[in-house]
Amino acid sequence: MRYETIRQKAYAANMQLPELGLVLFTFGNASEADRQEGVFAIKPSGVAYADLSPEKMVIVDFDGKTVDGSLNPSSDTQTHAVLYRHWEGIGGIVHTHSTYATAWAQSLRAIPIYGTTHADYNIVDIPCALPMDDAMIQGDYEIQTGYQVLDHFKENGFDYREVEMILLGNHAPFTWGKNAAKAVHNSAVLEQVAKMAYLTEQINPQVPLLKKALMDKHYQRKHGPNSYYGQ
Ligand SMILES: O=C(CO)[C@@H](O)[C@@H](O)COP(=O)(O)O
Repeated sequence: MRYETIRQKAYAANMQLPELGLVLFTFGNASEADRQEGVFAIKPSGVAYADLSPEKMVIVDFDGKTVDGSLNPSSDTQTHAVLYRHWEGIGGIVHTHSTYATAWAQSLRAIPIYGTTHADYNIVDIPCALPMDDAMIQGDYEIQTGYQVLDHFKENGFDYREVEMILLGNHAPFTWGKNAAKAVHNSAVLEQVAKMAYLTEQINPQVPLLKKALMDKHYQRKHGPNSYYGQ
């Protein structure tokens, strides 16, 4: 079948979300893109994970229009479409409401770097975009959410190929990567780093940040000297 491969990959990624404890009930969603076809496969809206199958994944084009599938696509589909349209290097996106990452998003705080676990993935505080202003809220919420992500990265000079995650203030996290499996991995790492940072601040509210030299060493060891932030 024409879209079988991305349906299989999107299904596998969605099923990992409850397995990793990143979602409850129908929260969250994952998608896998096929850039040759200009489409992505995404979880159907409101369907319990236990009832999902590859065939139920909905095929949507990068303008957010359903091109194949009988079910309604996820309520966050337009956010996925905005990111696929503007960031040609991504092939998978995940949105969760995982507990600790969402708590940081609701607190409107970026996650500081307190340790090497965080530094292995990002040598920046994990970004948190401020809540939407009233004008954005009046618009199409999911489309505006996509532009909230793009605007935050542009304003802060982040490269989406290096920082593959964001917290949306008052909302929850989005992650991405070269495919949905990588985006799921990033969501699991984000939740673990968010939990560690919260507990670290509980144990020692005055704890200092990880030294920059150690951040760079860990990041370059994992990503190589030619990484975007390693230059
Ligand atoms: O919680 C939210 C709203 O952001 C969604 O992630 C969650 O309800 C999942 O909705 P869908 O079932 O994907 O339509």
